[in-house]
Amino acid sequence: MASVTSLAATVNQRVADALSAALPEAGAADPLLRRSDRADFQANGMLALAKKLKGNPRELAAKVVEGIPAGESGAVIKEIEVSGPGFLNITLADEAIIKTLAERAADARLGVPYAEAPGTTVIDYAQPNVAKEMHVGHLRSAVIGAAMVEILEFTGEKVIRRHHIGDWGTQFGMLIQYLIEHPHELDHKSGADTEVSGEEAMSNLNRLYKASRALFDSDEEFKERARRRVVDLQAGDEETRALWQRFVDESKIYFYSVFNKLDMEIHDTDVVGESGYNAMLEETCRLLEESGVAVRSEGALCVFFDDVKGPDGNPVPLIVKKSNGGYGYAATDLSAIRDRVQNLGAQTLLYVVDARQSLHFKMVFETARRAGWLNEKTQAVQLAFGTVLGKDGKPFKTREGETVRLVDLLDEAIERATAVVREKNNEKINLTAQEIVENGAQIGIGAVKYADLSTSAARDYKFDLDQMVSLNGDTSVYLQYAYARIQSIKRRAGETRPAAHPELELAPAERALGLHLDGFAEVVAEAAASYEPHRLAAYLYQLASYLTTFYDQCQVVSADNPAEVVENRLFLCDLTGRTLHQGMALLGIRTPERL
Ligand SMILES: NC(=[NH2+])NCCC[C@H](N)C(=O)O
Repeated sequence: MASVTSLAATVNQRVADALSAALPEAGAADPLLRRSDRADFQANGMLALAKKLKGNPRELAAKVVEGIPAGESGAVIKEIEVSGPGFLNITLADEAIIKTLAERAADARLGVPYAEAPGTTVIDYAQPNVAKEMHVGHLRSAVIGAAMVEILEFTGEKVIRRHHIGDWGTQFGMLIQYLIEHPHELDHKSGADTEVSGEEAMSNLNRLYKASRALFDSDEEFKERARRRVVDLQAGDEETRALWQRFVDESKIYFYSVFNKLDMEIHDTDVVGESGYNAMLEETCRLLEESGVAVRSEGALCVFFDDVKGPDGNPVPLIVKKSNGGYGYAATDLSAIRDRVQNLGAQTLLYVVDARQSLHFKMVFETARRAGWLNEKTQAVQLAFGTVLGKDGKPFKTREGETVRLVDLLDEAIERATAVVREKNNEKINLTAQEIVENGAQIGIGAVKYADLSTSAARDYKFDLDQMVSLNGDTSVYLQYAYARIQSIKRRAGETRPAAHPELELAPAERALGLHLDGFAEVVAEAAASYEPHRLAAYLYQLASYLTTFYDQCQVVSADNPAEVVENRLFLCDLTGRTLHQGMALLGIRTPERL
């Protein structure tokens, strides 16, 4: 169906038209329409405009008012008046609110339009490192990236996912060599016929990593054998490659088990790690050198930037090829850009990566621009996220000072959420033991995701499980309970179905809820354009808050209400529920039907 024009857009257009009629020299001036608590909307644009054109703002505002039909039957605007130094206070007709919402409700997409000119975006997110434990930084990348995938796809963008896992580098020499010398270290205790748990895979890898590192640091001869193993790996020696593959496969078992716990779908074909660009590295460097973008400096191939200098004032280059001939992280990322733009056809490259890598990406993007791999038609953006802090505000560590294992955190979140669900369960809700477990997982994982997505990604955030699973405040649990409550009301309504009744007069809490519901499409578009899922989270939290006020002030299912009022209120509840469900789905969070 055709997209629904929001009330805000309609009103904005009316005021803009009246404004340019009243003051032709204003051109296409922005009326600066905002939601307001004095009326439904306030337009502040007349003030700045009158000031600029040396006119009287109240007079200009009065002229605009004259040009807007209000109060007639069928008009969207019921009342418009000049206030203060020259604002316009605008009140909408109840009828218009419900009619617009009914149009939204009739659409499976809730009236959210597709973007006018969708393109192709490659999102680089959820990129842990082989043979290493996943940490909270990897969690952030996965959670924020997955939300951006959903949000962008919902707007019609073609999204290609890339999990740029760390599966290459000199550390594999040591790991592989160790495995050759201790061939059973990766064997599964559980036997070949049972499936290996992510836990077991990781603990094997961990043990092997530590042991090989210790040997590498203490035994010169092993160190030398490990070095030679790196050469074999790079030369494509078959046995060495096969062992490398074992590390990758083993790690994937672990990664996928974590993503699975996170209720996240990761496709193996989207996992294109650093090794996936090996075949391009030489050409990437050659092209950079031939075009003069990169130059030789002390044996290394480097790119220099005027504005990137170290503490000593000397320039810090991006090293694309080391003096020993090895390629690093940068050469891989530059090759990945070429692949993503030239082979995958991306216009946008989005990197969901820790802010601590911002300098790297700044230099990589600039290098790609100089080389012509990025141009006016393509853009590269780092969605840089901050550090996860402990409750004490310090980088997240256990009491013993070790990095916190991601899996332990997730398990604890699920455990706590399950306790909340169990505690709230009663004869009326009557959840089965199975449902308690399912809901506990959906709430626990939702809590972790929401805590991350509800703050601006750029900021550091405190990982505080007590706060995350709290029933009050800006938490996913609060939103999930709001959703479940709607479902319970709908069940209680029995035969009575939701139905829009534009002829009814609305209570203030109904208007506030209705107007907020009407803003869903706009917030989705904003979150997509700015790569800021937290805008959507904030919108959903407000929606749940409006719903709470609405419940407090308006009985839904009640014998005292005329049938139309019950139906209309059920209609508002239903649309709120669908909006919550859709919005939470975009954030990767489930909404259980019964809680
Ligand atoms: N294209 C990229 N460099 N993506 C980010 C990769 C993140 C890296 N594996 C890490 O753990 O820090």
